[in-house]
Amino acid sequence: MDPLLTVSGLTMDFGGIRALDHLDLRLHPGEIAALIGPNGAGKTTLFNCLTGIYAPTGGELLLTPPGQAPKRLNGLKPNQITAQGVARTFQNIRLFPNMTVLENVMIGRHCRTHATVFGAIFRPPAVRHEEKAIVGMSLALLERIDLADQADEFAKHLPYGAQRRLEIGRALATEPLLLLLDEPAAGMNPQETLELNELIRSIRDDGTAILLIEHDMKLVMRLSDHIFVLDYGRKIAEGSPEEVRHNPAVIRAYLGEESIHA
Ligand SMILES: Nc1ncnc2c1ncn2[C@@H]1O[C@H](COP(=O)(O)OP(=O)(O)OP(=O)(O)O)[C@@H](O)[C@H]1O
Repeated sequence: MDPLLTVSGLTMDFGGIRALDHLDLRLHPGEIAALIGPNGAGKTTLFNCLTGIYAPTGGELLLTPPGQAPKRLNGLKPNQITAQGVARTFQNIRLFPNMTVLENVMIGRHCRTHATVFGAIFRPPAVRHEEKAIVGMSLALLERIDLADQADEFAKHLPYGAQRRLEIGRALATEPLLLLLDEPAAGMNPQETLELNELIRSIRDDGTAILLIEHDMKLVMRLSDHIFVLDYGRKIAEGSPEEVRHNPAVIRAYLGEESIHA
């Protein structure tokens, strides 16, 4: 099967700092992959390049939806990349705090709608029909992330773990082929982390590939099919959790003796 995501020779310079250095990686449909590495290794920079926030200094980013020709993501704006099927969450939660839980998910849906300013003002039947469908679909998503009972709450009133789930819900509303999760378990308690584990698996089972940045090694080892290890913007190792766990370069750069036996 063709890779869904192909990153080739990706390089990102910030002045004199090379945050990504000729990085190559491939992610297949239906895969859960993790990006690990010490602080400053370039993980978030990769997400920012993949989502059009940074224009890479060099290299190529290709998305190949199953059965379709590869599409180049370089040079696309963030909203165009979302429309191609790549969605993300952020290390620091970025919800609309003064909008309801339901509205936050509905906004994610916006990139798949056909609404125009004319439609928003005059609301012809086709627009009303589309709005109804968006509400229905968004409520179904809230069921899935276990937030249906809080649909009318302001996002800012949700507990931290629930806000993280809502961010995932908003990303799912864009119907992504590839979901990028930046430290989804940060700040979660053990029970919330377990539920997150189940949620991520269920998203994958529905056909969305997942690439996550995560420092919780237990979660990474339990969840990932494949792990990429970055250090100083370079990929120093990749493989199954078992392979990575025993890789001497990884242990030296990142994991430390204790984590190997986690
Ligand atoms: N906008 C920017 N301007 C200048 N330097 C940047 C910028 N973004 C990232 N960097 C630098 O690029 C390098 C990689 O940073 P990045 O945030 O991608 O690392 P990371 O692996 O995500 O780290 P962490 O685990 O701490 O989030 C760092 O040296 C960082 O200081």
